[in-house]
Amino acid sequence: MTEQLVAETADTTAAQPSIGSTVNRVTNRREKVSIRNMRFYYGEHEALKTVNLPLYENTVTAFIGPSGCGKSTLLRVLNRIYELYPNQRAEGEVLLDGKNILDPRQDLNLLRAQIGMVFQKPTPFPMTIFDNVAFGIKLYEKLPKSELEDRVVSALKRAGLWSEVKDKLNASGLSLSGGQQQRLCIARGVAVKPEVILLDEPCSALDPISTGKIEELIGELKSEYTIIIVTHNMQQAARVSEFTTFMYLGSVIEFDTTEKVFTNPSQQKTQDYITGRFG
Ligand SMILES: Nc1ncnc2c1ncn2[C@@H]1O[C@H](COP(=O)(O)OP(=O)(O)OP(=O)(O)O)[C@@H](O)[C@H]1O
Repeated sequence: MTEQLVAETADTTAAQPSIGSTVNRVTNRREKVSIRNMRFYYGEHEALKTVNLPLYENTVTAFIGPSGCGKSTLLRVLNRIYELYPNQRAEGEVLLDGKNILDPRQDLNLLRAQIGMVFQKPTPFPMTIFDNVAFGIKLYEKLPKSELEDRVVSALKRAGLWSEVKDKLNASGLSLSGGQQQRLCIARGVAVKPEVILLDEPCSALDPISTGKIEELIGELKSEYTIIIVTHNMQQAARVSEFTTFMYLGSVIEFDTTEKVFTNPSQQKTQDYITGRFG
């Protein structure tokens, strides 16, 4: 995530996506998350400018755009992780199943169990593989040992890691390769049974084989979760997502099916970006 401030102002004449219009007909999916007139500030700096966006259930939505356009910021609003820092605030609404998660009365622990996040750099805890996955579950639930074990095994299977770690569950999570560590983080996220999974450039530190495994995993996970992925890699966005959001200078310029955005975008800026004219 860059700390560089955007000096220019956004093109506010760009089309805002219409919530749940054409895309609903294409996918027949319901809106899991609805972002409504949401603005985000780092101190005085308005980093997101009136964002309106639908995120559909059991689909993958990619956030793309040049560095500093606000992709990570938008992702960080969705589980209010920004609240860990002073002087960062969001206005407007983010509805999860119709309930505004920006409401100050929202229970943040519950929210972060419902909306899990996987970061760019794999972040296993310095503990065993088993405990890495059990850790999250224990935060939210008191389970008998055998149920806890079942949940850990099931999460490792879901994250496509079980066959590689089943004989060394007591080894340190840090002893795994980068790609395995990232799948361990996904297992840790999945173990608490979230509804939405946020992936912030999950493959940027990984080699092509590990990247392929994570992409395959994303394809499998979407049958159970709503997935949002920030990526700089447009081929990756095209491979894994059904919907794409193109952002520029803190605004959503275009939101549509990935096929439409990559083959026939409605905005010139999107066209320029995907054809490599800037960014
Ligand atoms: N902690 C912060 N304090 C102040 N400004 C910030 C902070 N984090 C990000 N910004 C600013 O907010 C804007 C959006 O940044 P963000 O990191 O969301 O962009 P991004 O599209 O994810 O970029 P990248 O692709 O480089 O990760 C930028 O102008 C950035 O400089």
